[in-house]
Amino acid sequence: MKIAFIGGGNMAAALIAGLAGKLTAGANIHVVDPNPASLEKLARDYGVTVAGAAGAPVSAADVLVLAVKPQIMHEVTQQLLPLLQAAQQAGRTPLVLSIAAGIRAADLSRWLGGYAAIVRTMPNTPALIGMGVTGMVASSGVTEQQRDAADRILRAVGDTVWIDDESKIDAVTAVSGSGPAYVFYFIEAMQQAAEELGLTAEQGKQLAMATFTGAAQLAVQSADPVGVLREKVTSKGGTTYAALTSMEAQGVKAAIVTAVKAAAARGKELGEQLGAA
Ligand SMILES: NC(=O)C1=CN([C@@H]2O[C@H](COP(=O)(O)OP(=O)(O)OC[C@H]3O[C@@H](n4cnc5c(N)ncnc54)[C@H](OP(=O)(O)O)[C@@H]3O)[C@@H](O)[C@H]2O)C=CC1
Ligand SMILES: O=C(O)[C@@H]1CCC=N1
Repeated sequence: MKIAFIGGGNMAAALIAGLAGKLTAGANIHVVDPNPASLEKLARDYGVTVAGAAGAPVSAADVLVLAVKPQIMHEVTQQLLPLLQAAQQAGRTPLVLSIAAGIRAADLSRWLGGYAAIVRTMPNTPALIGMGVTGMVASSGVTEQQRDAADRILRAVGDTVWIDDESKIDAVTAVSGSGPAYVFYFIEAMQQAAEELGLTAEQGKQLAMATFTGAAQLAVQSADPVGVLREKVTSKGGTTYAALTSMEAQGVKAAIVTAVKAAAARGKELGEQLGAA
């Protein structure tokens, strides 16, 4: 399978790390990005081919991954349009995978001259270590074979969750696309607290990291719902109770729910604003 990435930034690099040499040889992956330093690093680390602008290797690809910022997606599709037309004239309809937040498949299709084979996806950066999760939705012109190919690509870097209604991908974006940042934020807060309580930075890091990975794995492996696992840590009148009471009093859970909804609203807003182009 030949895969061309348009955009070789953070999320593309995380996907390439999971794909190159695993799902397909690095030499079958082509990356287009204007930054020579990023391209050099990707070529060195994963053996991918690279270019500063989209050209023949893009029209020869079976799959195009659109991995640029939503704000420049319209402009980038205009650069890709002749290359996709060339592929179609050669009798091929490459699968287009978009990973962009907000951008709706119908707008992408319109920008690409009515192009049909579009799967909209929302991956996340733990793909870098094969532990990503991707929400995906296929538009009606996607063949069963292309849907399988999309699933294989994203499953090479973690789990996939197919959704039937594209409007729900803003919720996926808010929960799991942006989600790693919330977890890192919480870890940062735990590390800060550890230091303020007199532990060294190294000790705080070790304790916070092990707690996160251990608790996450316990939540995955246990038959108990997370609420029950939480209760099992929380002795009445004890230390956890003191912390959770403080969090509830400060509205931490409500603030998190509101924040995640803000991310979903921003995804919707991006789609509406940028889709007007
Ligand atoms: N980061 C994340 O965790 C996630 C990101 N996404 C989505 O992935 C997409 C990329 O995000 P992210 O990787 O974070 O962003 P980055 O800015 O890290 O990567 C985008 C890359 O595209 C490059 N670029 C700009 N113009 C072009 C062009 N015409 N052709 C090819 N490449 C170009 C940029 O170069 P330059 O910097 O010079 O402009 C940059 O290197 C976004 O749409 C985002 O919504 C989805 C899920 C998670
Ligand atoms: O912050 C963003 O807009 C992108 C999409 C999900 C994660 N990063």
